[in-house]
Amino acid sequence: MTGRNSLEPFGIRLEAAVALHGPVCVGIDPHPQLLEAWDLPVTVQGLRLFAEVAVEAFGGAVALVKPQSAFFERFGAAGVEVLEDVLAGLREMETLSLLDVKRGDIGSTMLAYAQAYLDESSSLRADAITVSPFLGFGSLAPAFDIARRNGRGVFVLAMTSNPEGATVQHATWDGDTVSGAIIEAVSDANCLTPAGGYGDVGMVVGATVGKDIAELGVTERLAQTRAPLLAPGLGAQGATVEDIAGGFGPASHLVLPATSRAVLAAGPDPVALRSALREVQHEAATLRPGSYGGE
Ligand SMILES: O=c1ccn([C@@H]2O[C@H](COP(=O)(O)O)[C@@H](O)[C@H]2O)c(=O)[nH]1
Repeated sequence: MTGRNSLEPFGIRLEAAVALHGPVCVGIDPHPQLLEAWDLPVTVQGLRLFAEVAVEAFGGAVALVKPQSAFFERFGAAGVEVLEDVLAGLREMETLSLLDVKRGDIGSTMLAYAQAYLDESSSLRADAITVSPFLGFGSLAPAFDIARRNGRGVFVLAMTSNPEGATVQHATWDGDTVSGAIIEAVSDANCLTPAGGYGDVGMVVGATVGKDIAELGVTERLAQTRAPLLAPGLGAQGATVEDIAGGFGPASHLVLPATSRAVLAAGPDPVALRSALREVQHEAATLRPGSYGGE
């Protein structure tokens, strides 16, 4: 069972889900081109059908599903309603959700975002969200508080998968890089996590940035954070499981390789979608030997 047991910490729930399904996180990114490829109209009706098939295919089959909020928001309130249904569907199927919404603001506003996505009373609640530390790591405190109180998680952007990210993230300040400082702060946030387990505060470190991890000299620091490392960029952005193993080295066991378009392209047949997912899960099982309990 990977479902929600009242206030069980997110890191523990994630650990159980990864032990059962392996470390892969699959995205639900309803790009207009994918809707068309699935023979669906680029309308909110098309979005709903796409989302329903994705939830049916991925629910109960993977450790973590990551809906990309932007592709729902672009349809306005009706799209957000579909997103709420996706999150509810995943809850029903006892599959952890990570809403990729990349929020970050001054503390008092961050509190409202945290209430929107991490509070048990919200219809938009997910098991975890992505957040941006650009307004200062301390401004994220309300999200950490609400996440912990509700058994939920937060993934902080640290080294993003896009090439432009380096211009900000590799900058140096006070003797450290911005990425290095974020890794340090996340490490501190997870300091009470028992050895071997995931903390409730994760990081986003792209599957594409293996070379940068070595160049910035943060491999060991990453390995010691206890942070689950969401690694988008597998598949459509060109990264492979071998790149992850080579680039993350001793931190590979913390990596949750994330892929969206490469798997979604197998739709609209849910059986084909699930088997595309299985293929990635088999490959990625090498990152966490013995973790994958698939067929
Ligand atoms: O550094 C980052 C952070 C987030 N993403 C998101 O992940 C998916 C990737 O989709 P693919 O189709 O597998 O390329 C998408 O939702 C991004 O917004 C990322 O790519 N990199």
